[in-house]
Amino acid sequence: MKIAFIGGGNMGRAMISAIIGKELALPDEMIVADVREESRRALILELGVRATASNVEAVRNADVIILAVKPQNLAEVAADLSGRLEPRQLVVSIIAGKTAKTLVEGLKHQSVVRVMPNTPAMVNKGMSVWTATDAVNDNQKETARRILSAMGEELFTFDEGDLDKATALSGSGPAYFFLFMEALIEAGVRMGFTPETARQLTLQTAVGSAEFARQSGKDLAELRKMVTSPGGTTAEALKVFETGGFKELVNNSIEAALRRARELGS
Ligand SMILES: NC(=O)C1=CN([C@@H]2O[C@H](COP(=O)(O)OP(=O)(O)OC[C@H]3O[C@@H](n4cnc5c(N)ncnc54)[C@H](O)[C@@H]3O)[C@@H](O)[C@H]2O)C=CC1
Ligand SMILES: O=C(O)[C@@H]1CCC=N1
Repeated sequence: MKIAFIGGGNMGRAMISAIIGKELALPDEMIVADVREESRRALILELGVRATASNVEAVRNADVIILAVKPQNLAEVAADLSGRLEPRQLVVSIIAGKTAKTLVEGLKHQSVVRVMPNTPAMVNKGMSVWTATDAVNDNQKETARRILSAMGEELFTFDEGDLDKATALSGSGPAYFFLFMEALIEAGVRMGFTPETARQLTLQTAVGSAEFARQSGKDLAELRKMVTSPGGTTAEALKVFETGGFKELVNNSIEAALRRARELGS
């Protein structure tokens, strides 16, 4: 399978690493177009893929073309590629907010898969939510599924509205968990732990809690109650979260992300 990437930044690299790791394509079957020379050099040296400054050159002979530029760069990419793609080629866009309709019209190309992945794809623990235009055939859907599975879990939806919602929840989500973990580490350091110890305690607790929730399949509230002894330490902490309006704060944050995802698309 020949894969072209337009944009070789954080997410582009995560996808390339996953594809190489799962041997879906050899490094020299992948070509990345990136405007930054430094970025191209790193891609060649670190991942062994080919790199070019030309978007047009990158898509030549590609079976799959992955768009991994920022939303504000889509217009220039579309200007380069519009009308130049062959009907058999599959375009996969991970660009936040940009709708399948915008992509089809901008590229003058019918077969488009729109995906919202996330950065844990770097370690094969990603979550990707995706949809496809009617022109995408079953083989192409299978190809998309294989690429996304290489990065972690994938979930197909017929409702494109889910993509903006997924952007707010799982696409941006790693940043929310990182922020929470940063706060826990800072609190740990304030109590007197070294930063290393505070980090170890925090990360293992995060990984352990997620894995426990997944493996037990239990309701999260039930798992929370298992930790919360009446009159104990957890109850004291949770009271402070509640008084501070924690759930409402989280909900407002997600709503802000959703609004922004929709704005990016308009
Ligand atoms: N970072 C994240 O957590 C996630 C990002 N996304 C989406 O993925 C896309 C890429 O995000 P990142 O990788 O974080 O951004 P990034 O800034 O790390 O990478 C974008 C790359 O595109 C290159 N580029 C800019 N203009 C170009 C052009 N005209 N032609 C070719 N290359 C060009 C840049 O030099 C850069 O290397 C965005 O649209 C974002 O919405 C989606 C899910 C998660
Ligand atoms: O912040 C952003 O716009 C992108 C989309 C999801 C994660 N990063």
